[in-house]
Amino acid sequence: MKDHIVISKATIDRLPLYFRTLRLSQEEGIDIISSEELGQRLGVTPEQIRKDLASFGQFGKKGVGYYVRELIGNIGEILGLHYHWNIAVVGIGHLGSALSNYQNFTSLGFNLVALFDASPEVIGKTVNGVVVESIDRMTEIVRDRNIHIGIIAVPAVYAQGVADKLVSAGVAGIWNFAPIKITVPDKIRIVNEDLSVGLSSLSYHLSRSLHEND
Ligand SMILES: NC(=O)c1ccc[n+]([C@@H]2O[C@H](COP(=O)([O-])OP(=O)(O)OC[C@H]3O[C@@H](n4cnc5c(N)ncnc54)[C@H](O)[C@@H]3O)[C@@H](O)[C@H]2O)c1
Repeated sequence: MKDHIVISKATIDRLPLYFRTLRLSQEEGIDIISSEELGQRLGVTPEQIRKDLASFGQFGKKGVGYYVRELIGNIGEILGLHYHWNIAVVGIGHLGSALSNYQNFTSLGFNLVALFDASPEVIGKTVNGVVVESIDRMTEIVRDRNIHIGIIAVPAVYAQGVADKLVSAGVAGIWNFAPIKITVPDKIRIVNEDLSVGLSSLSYHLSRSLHEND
């Protein structure tokens, strides 16, 4: 990778889409794909794809295209998927159960190794082959199972407390689904997911087109 270049967030955000589309193409038996074909499948211009990939190195052959298997490996490596991160979900309610059952995480190379909850009604249940443990056992389990990433799916009022516990237990990254700003030390990577943003954005665009038709 060209490490002297600052890669934009937009480019990094497009890489998983390239990765997913390349994997689908591979499943369809496609060995070589051009940036035009890839762009058509994604709704992204071929120039954008070439520019994004060129930020990380020289991929593909001029006049031939990208070797699908090779590019999947390259993008997977750029995304760090070859590390096979161990993940834990905290809060096994509606969302936590759905996330824990999401097979795509496994196919991307993430290992779901622990589930935590505070409710006696949930502790002891098995979701996707993993037993739900008490949050009180988090410190020892995060250490013993070498957990790198904690996913927070608890009600907002408990989210900061859960984040503090995950950090002191030793995770390196947090994916937060609770609709609240969480504070973590600088060395911890945090990504906040707010599903209401997507829906509100859709509402904004729909209401604008309604006004235009008035
Ligand atoms: N359900 C959704 O579609 C959805 C979508 C986006 C975001 N969210 C957010 O995700 C979070 C969970 O939502 P939900 O609908 O799954 O709620 P839920 O009530 O179904 O589940 C919450 C779970 O967290 C557990 N819990 C509570 N405090 C805890 C603690 N301190 N430690 C460990 N576990 C604890 C509860 O026992 C319960 O099992 C909320 O912050 C919500 O706003 C939910």
